[in-house]
Amino acid sequence: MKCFHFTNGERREEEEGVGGGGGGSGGSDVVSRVVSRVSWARSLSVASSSVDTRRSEFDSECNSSRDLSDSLGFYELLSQRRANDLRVFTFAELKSASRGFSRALLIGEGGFGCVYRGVVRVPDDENDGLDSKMDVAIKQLNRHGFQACLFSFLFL
Ligand SMILES: Nc1ncnc2c1ncn2[C@@H]1O[C@H](COP(=O)(O)OP(=O)(O)OP(=O)(O)O)[C@@H](O)[C@H]1O
Repeated sequence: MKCFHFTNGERREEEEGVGGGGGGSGGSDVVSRVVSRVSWARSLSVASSSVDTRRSEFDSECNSSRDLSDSLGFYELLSQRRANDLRVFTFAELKSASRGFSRALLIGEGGFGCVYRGVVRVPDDENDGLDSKMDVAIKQLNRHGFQACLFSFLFL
């Protein structure tokens, strides 16, 4: 199970000042900015149509994962996302990115759900922060079909 896909070797830099950079930060004293678009894509993104009601389900599924050995809960990750420059996608965004979880974009299936090819827009540091498109893998968790994870960039 790869609810969260973290990899080694991310390049980050710390910068002082009021947050206003990519990833939706704002008002923080210290922000961590991901300087590599690839690194950005490797960061965690999670979406749920109903965070509150699904939290316990999500926590129990993800905390059982060996990949998540530090046992961070869903809200803990969300609260840290600014410091890590993580981006949270809405369920609607991931649904749209995969064209409604189209069967035509299905690229695999695991025990926790199907994986779809998708395209998201990401801030591109090499293009003055303007958005560019990135191919990603999106998993729709199969408990009730109302959760989805964008858990890594696409390997094809
Ligand atoms: N980043 C990716 N790029 C391309 N294909 C992917 C990617 N991630 C997953 N897939 C495809 O989706 C399939 C299922 O991946 P997944 O990570 O869900 O497998 P799993 O770890 O066995 O699942 P689970 O943990 O739910 O049992 C993979 O075998 C692969 O074909």
